[in-house]
Amino acid sequence: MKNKRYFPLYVDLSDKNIVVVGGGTIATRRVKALLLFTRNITVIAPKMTADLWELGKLGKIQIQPRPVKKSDFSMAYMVLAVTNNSELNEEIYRTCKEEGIYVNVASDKNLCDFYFPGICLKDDIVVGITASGVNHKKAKAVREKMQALLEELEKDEDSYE
Ligand SMILES: C[C@@]1(CC(=O)O)C2=NC(=C\c3[nH]c(c(CCC(=O)O)c3CC(=O)O)Cc3[nH]c(c(CC(=O)O)c3CCC(=O)O)/C=C3\N/C(=C\2)[C@@H](CCC(=O)O)[C@]3(C)CC(=O)O)/[C@H]1CCC(=O)O
Ligand SMILES: NC(=O)c1ccc[n+]([C@@H]2O[C@H](COP(=O)([O-])OP(=O)(O)OC[C@H]3O[C@@H](n4cnc5c(N)ncnc54)[C@H](O)[C@@H]3O)[C@@H](O)[C@H]2O)c1
Repeated sequence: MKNKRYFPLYVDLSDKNIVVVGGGTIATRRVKALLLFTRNITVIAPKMTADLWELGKLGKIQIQPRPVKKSDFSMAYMVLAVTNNSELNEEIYRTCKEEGIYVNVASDKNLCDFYFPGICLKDDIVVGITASGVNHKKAKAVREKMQALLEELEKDEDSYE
């Protein structure tokens, strides 16, 4: 064991406000994953990827194309700090801790109330993968293998009747 273990909590996000600060590559990947579970996502960033603009235009997420400000977290259940400015990410962490909001900082595993998992889905089966913050590439490799396994198990659907 090279790090603490985090408990895999399965939580209903469908009615909770999620604020994502940052609109780059990692924010986009995470927003796409979150959209499998909720539509209550607000992304705040002066620069957004084309995919995020498109999701905003389609009304699937709310977008705020500007720098973040402290008052943005007042209604949040969960905040993801995914900017490319680690000092700003740390400031977001401190603000959220003061306000008792769950926060995840993508640039520092030590500033995470929860880790963002690799996600595998097949119908009702939801698997979250973490490598406990130790090896992100390993988490990705396990996620790919687990997804393939779920596809394989799907073929035996009749044996679960
Ligand atoms: C699971 C996944 C979900 C997702 O992100 O969607 C995920 N990271 C993924 C990939 C990945 N991340 C990074 C690379 C580049 C290569 C490399 O550095 O190894 C790659 C590879 C790639 O992208 O291919 C860089 C990186 N990641 C973190 C830091 C900061 C630090 O370690 O302190 C840095 C350095 C940033 C910098 O350099 O500034 C931190 C975290 N990343 C986490 C999740 C959390 C738990 C991780 C765990 O379980 O081990 C944790 C601890 C916190 C959090 O962010 O929640 C996803 C794979 C799933 C998939 O593909 O399905
Ligand atoms: N956890 C992971 O899986 C993982 C993987 C790679 C990188 N990272 C970390 O994630 C972070 C983001 O990476 P990226 O590749 O998405 O970066 P990026 O450069 O693609 O995007 C950065 C985003 O931050 C936004 N931003 C900057 N200042 C802001 C402000 N004041 N208010 C709101 N938004 C602001 C920018 O507008 C942009 O949208 C980096 O800090 C990196 O260390 C994490």
